[in-house]
Amino acid sequence: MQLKKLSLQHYRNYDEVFFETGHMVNIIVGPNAQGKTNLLESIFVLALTKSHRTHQDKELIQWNASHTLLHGEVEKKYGTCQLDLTISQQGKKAKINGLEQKKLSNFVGSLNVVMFAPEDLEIVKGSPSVRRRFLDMEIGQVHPAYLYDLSQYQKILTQRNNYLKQLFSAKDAKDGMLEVWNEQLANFGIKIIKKRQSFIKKLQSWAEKIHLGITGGGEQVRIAYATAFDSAAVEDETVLFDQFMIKLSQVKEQEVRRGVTLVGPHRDDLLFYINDKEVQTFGSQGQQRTTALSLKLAEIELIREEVGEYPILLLDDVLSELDRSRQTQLIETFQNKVQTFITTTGIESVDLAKLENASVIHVRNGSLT
Ligand SMILES: Nc1ncnc2c1ncn2[C@@H]1O[C@H](COP(=O)(O)OP(=O)(O)OP(=O)(O)O)[C@@H](O)[C@H]1O
Repeated sequence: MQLKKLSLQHYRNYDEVFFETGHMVNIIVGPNAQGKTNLLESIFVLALTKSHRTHQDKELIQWNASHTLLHGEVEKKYGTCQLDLTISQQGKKAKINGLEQKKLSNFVGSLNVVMFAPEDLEIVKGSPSVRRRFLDMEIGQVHPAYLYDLSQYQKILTQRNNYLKQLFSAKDAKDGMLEVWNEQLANFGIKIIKKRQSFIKKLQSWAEKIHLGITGGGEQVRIAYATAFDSAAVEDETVLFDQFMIKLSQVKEQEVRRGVTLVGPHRDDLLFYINDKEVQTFGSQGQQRTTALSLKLAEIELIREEVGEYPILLLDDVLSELDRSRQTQLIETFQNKVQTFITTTGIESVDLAKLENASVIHVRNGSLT
């Protein structure tokens, strides 16, 4: 797929901007703090309705404005679609071809993107919550129903945690409702675990091939889902449900004491290994960075497999971290099949002679030339 047009109104430091984005390689150049990342972020937000760098939607609205409006024209295999997303203090509204979507999860997936930014190193090095967020966002853009299950799970989790706190504060309260919350939690929890598990399996098979290529066959990467449930249980929904219920009953007293739910996908993690050594603990900075890159490149192939066409690749300030030959290799790998947007402070670092169908966009203080 290709983003053909993009317009923004009151988005971060962009007052009003429109540009045609029909080239396969789009290089966004400008000094620091001019709006390069903001531009890439807006494409990401148009795809996922969420930013990759903040949980606070209101940060996306230009200071002193009441709302921001994003519009994109996306060319896909089977036609063109118009996407509109409005973000205001009251919430978000999304339209596909002018039709308002009741659920945002129906809108997500109309445009598929893969972003690779310096902070992606955190997927390997950071806390489990960063990895869960990565998993949830990536699965959500190819399986929108997953986002619905996830939001239901989170609602139940909050209500169950409140109930646990009530049980603790009213010492002789009856815990009759706990069984009901447990069942509901397990019902949605197993859907999430199963989806994550199958996504990781597919991601693993692509990442392994790509990583072997990047490292000249020297390093084998493995991705594993870390969950409290054993792998046999994850294969079978009934066994998984039973295990979920048993584990909840085992930790009941601890949960009441602490007022939090201790079992479920909200506590799971993603682990990375290179040649069977855990990357987070034993990997060098370079190995951690290459693992993050392989993961992102694997995602591109996985989206193509699931959706039937390549997503758009957003490379934020990553060229400076690669030497010239790796940069060119990276861009050349995708230049004729994946539409790519790249930010850089210096165009001289990119070997333009090697690029076909490329356009250069200059950004200065929220204006494009
Ligand atoms: N909500 C907002 N309203 C107005 N301006 C904003 C808003 N949020 C961020 N900005 C401005 O956007 C600018 C930063 O833009 P951006 O992060 O895209 O920089 P950049 O060009 O990618 O720079 P670098 O090369 O340093 O990463 C800053 O000047 C910041 O003040």
